[in-house]
Amino acid sequence: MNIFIGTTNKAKTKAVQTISRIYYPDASFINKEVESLVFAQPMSNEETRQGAINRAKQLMELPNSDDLFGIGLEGGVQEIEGSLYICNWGALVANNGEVFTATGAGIPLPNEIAVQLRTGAELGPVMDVYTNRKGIRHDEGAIGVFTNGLITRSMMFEHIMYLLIGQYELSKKLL
Ligand SMILES: O=P(O)(O)OP(=O)(O)OP(=O)(O)OC[C@H]1O[C@@H](n2cnc3c(O)ncnc32)[C@H](O)[C@@H]1O
Ligand SMILES: [Mg+2]
Repeated sequence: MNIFIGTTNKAKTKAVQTISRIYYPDASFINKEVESLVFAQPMSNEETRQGAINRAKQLMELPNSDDLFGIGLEGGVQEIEGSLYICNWGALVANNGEVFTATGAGIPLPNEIAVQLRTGAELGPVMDVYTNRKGIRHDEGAIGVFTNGLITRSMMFEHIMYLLIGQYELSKKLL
């Protein structure tokens, strides 16, 4: 049973593996870099959701009977009343082509980060400069930095994984 993961990002991969293993202990994981087909820094809920779906669909273009599903996870931001909120989406594409989607936690970014994103910067590199560290996006992420480490990027995507697998398992029961 193969589970495809549409990224090599460590925080996302950890989330997919941790939650999938609870329900599918025999699963094998295959990471594949796929294009989100949206801008590198999605600037709306809709665009972020579409990026997640695009990634998952490409993973399942030629499924075989041993494939369980493909997972696309995408991070972005959305503007709400003058603040830029982190937004996160996940998509699960099942072997039969059915698509399940879910959204995750969101918090506002400080204005000094938001102004940089509005002029075209990507959150990943901006966070590295802000924290004077490298690869925050593979680790606790912006959400970890701005929640004092309480919710890491991987925990946030774990929640999305529960929402995706829950909907997928329910759909199998209803068949
Ligand atoms: O390799 P992929 O899967 O693309 O992983 P990524 O870290 O680039 O993640 P996304 O493309 O989904 O995220 C879009 C942009 O936002 C950045 N980003 C998103 N969430 C972040 C977070 O919590 N902390 C730091 N950067 C984040 C990310 O680096 C990208 O510039
Ligand atoms: Mg990216």
